Amino acid sequence: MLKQVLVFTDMDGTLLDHDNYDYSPALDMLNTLKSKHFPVIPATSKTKAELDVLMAELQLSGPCIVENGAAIYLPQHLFHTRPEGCIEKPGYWVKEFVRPRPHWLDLISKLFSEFDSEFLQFSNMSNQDIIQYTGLDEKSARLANTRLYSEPVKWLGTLERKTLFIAQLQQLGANVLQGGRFLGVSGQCDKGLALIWLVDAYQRQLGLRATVSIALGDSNNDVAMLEASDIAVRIKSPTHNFPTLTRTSGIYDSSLMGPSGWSECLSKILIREC
Ligand SMILES: O=C(O)[C@@H](COP(=O)(O)O)O[C@H]1O[C@H](CO)[C@@H](O)[C@H](O)[C@H]1O
Repeated sequence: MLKQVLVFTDMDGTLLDHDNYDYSPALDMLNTLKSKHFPVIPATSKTKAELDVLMAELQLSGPCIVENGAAIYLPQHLFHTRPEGCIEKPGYWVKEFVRPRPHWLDLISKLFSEFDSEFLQFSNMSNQDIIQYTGLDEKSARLANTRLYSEPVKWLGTLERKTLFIAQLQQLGANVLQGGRFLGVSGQCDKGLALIWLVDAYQRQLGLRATVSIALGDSNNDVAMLEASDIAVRIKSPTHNFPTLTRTSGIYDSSLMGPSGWSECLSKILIREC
């Protein structure tokens, strides 16, 4: 039986270049995947508003996983009936895994006095600050701050203090995930849980019993997704080592960075495994 391939991809540092967010080296492979009807599903710490722009540019019209797995958006043109546990938003079924952003802001505020001046967070940063720390353009930076479920934190202190900060947030009930630039503070969600939920939704609703999931990522916030997928692709980063995995098989490591490594590994996988 032919298997339906589902490609789950991180954005920054993976499909997009870490520094300038360029995706042009991936365009040929995106077209190849489209011609094979293999959905490319962004799984990112970005917001839905950021993805709306990027997915339109990339001509992707399927589901997406936003804010580090905090929510999944399933287009109603693809999933005709409401999947269990989803709410409805215009044009989408939405599976939410965590409480809204204000809850996590409130929780972070409990650590202000102890960690004063050791971190910055999006909700207290000007758009100019976000541009400075991300290199995003003015509009993209604004869209990055339209968060519904999570808060990015820029850590400024020592590694030791960062470990303590994360431990205290965890004690308060948060989950903290390290992205390429920021710590993502939210609830008990990650890109791996979201991948598992979405593969199940594909199998139930679209009758795709035999699926092969490929996950591509470069950072620690991608680990859960790289562990949960059938095939894991680690993309080389200019700023950090490959994320550490416990799985020992079905792993591809790119030799090129960002979108070039993305295309490099998917070419090999399409030849060998699909
Ligand atoms: O934490 C980070 O470094 C990145 C990680 O994004 P990915 O999960 O790698 O797509 O996400 C944050 O910064 C981006 C800009 O560099 C913003 O676009 C995202 O909204 C923000 O969560």
